[in-house]
Amino acid sequence: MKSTTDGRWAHLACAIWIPETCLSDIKRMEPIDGLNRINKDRWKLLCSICGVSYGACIQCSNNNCRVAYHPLCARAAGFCCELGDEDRLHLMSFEEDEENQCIQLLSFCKRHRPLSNDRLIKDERTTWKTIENLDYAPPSNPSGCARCEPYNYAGRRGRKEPEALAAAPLKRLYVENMPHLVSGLIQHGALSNMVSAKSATDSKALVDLLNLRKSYLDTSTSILSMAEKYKFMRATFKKRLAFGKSRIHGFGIFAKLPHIAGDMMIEYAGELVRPPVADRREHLIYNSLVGAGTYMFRIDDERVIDATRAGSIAHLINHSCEPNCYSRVISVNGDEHIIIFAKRDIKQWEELTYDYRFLSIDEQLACYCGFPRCRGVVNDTEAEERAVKLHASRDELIEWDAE
Ligand SMILES: C[S@@+](CC[C@H](N)C(=O)[O-])C[C@H]1O[C@@H](n2cnc3c(N)ncnc32)[C@H](O)[C@@H]1O
Repeated sequence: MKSTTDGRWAHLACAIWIPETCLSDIKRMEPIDGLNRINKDRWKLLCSICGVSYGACIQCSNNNCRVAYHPLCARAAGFCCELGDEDRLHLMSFEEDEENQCIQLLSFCKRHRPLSNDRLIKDERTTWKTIENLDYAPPSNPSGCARCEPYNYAGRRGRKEPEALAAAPLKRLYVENMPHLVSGLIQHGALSNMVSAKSATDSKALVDLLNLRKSYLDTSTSILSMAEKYKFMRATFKKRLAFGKSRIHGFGIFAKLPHIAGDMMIEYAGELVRPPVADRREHLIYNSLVGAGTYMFRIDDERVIDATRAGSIAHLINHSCEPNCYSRVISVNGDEHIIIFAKRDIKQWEELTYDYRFLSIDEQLACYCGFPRCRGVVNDTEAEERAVKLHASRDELIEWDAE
C-alpha cells in the first residue's frame, strides 16, 4: 500500500487511526516540517501534528508542501481531510494486487487549507470550491483534562449529554458518513455491471475459491477442525474480502468470492478492554474524532473489543436487520476469537452484514439497512424491553428485614 512520501494516500484503517500521543496530548498541534532529517542521508516521516513517526501519514495536497500528518490528527486539528474521489469504487477484482486498495484523501495543512473547517466539494466543472461551514467543534471538557474526570456510570453506553446528542448529526456530516438506501440483495449499486455479467463471473469466482481452498487445505479430508478453518480464514481473508463504499453506511465489507453458509468470513480483532474503558474512550475521544461510527464490539458484560486503532477490516462490517452473517466467540487452541460466520450462502460482491444487537436504554440508532424486515433501529428492541422489565428504580426496592 502506498504510504506518504508520495503523498495523499492512506490505508482506510489509518484514516481512523489515532496515535496514542494524540489522545493524551492533543495540544501539541504546531505543524513542523513533515520530513525530518535523522542523519545526513536519511529522512524519517513524522506526523507534523503529534510528532509520532508512522509510515502511513498523508501529505498536504498542495504540490509544493511536504507537511505530513495522520488523517485523524488532521481532523482533530481542523485541517481539511476529504475523500479525493467519493464515487471511486475501492473493490478490486480478485486478480488485482491488494496492495493497491488505497483511498485517496484530499487534505490541506494549516497553511494551505482554504478556510478553517470548510469542506470541499467538486462541482460540475470539476474545480474545487468550498461549501458552508459546518461549525463543528468537539464537545468541551468540563474539568479541562479528560484523565481527571471521574467515570460517569449514568453516561454509560448511549446515555449522552444533550449537546453531544445535538452534535451527532453534524458529526455525521463532518465525517461524511452519509447513509444510502439499499436496492436489493447485492447492495452496491455501482456493481451493477459486474452483476449483469454475473453468469460468466460466477463460475470463474467459484473456480477461484476452489483453487484458493485447494492451495491452503488438504482436500483429501472434507471435514475440517475449527483450528484448520480458522487458519484458512486468517490466511485468505484479504483474497476473499474487500472494503468498498456501502449503500448502508460509510464503508462496508464485500465478498470478492461466493461463500457458503457456515464459512468463517473474518475475525473481529482489536484491543480487549473493560466496558468502562470502552465507554470512556468512545465518549471522550472517538465521538469527536472518528464521528458518529463506533468500532466497539461488546463480547459480554466484562469485555469489549476496541477496533478503532487496531484490528482487521472486520470493523467496517455494517449492521443489517436481515443479515447474511453472525458473530460467535470460538476457542482455538485455548484462545478465544470473535469470528464472523456466513449465516447463509453469500454471492460474489454482496455486502457482509450482521445484526449488531445494539443495547442502549436511552439511545436509538436509526437503521439504514433497507431490508423489508428492517426494525428501523440498529437497537435490539426485544432485548432492551427485557432489560427494562428487569430494571427496578431505587424507590421501587423494598427494604428486606432479615429475621
Ligand atoms: C463498525 S462501524 C461500521 C463501518 C462504518 N460503515 C464506517 O464506514 O466506518 C459502525 C457504525 O456504522 C454505522 N452503521 C452501521 N450499520 C448501520 C446501519 N444499518 N444503519 C445505520 N448506521 C449504520 C453506525 O454509525 C455504527 O455506529
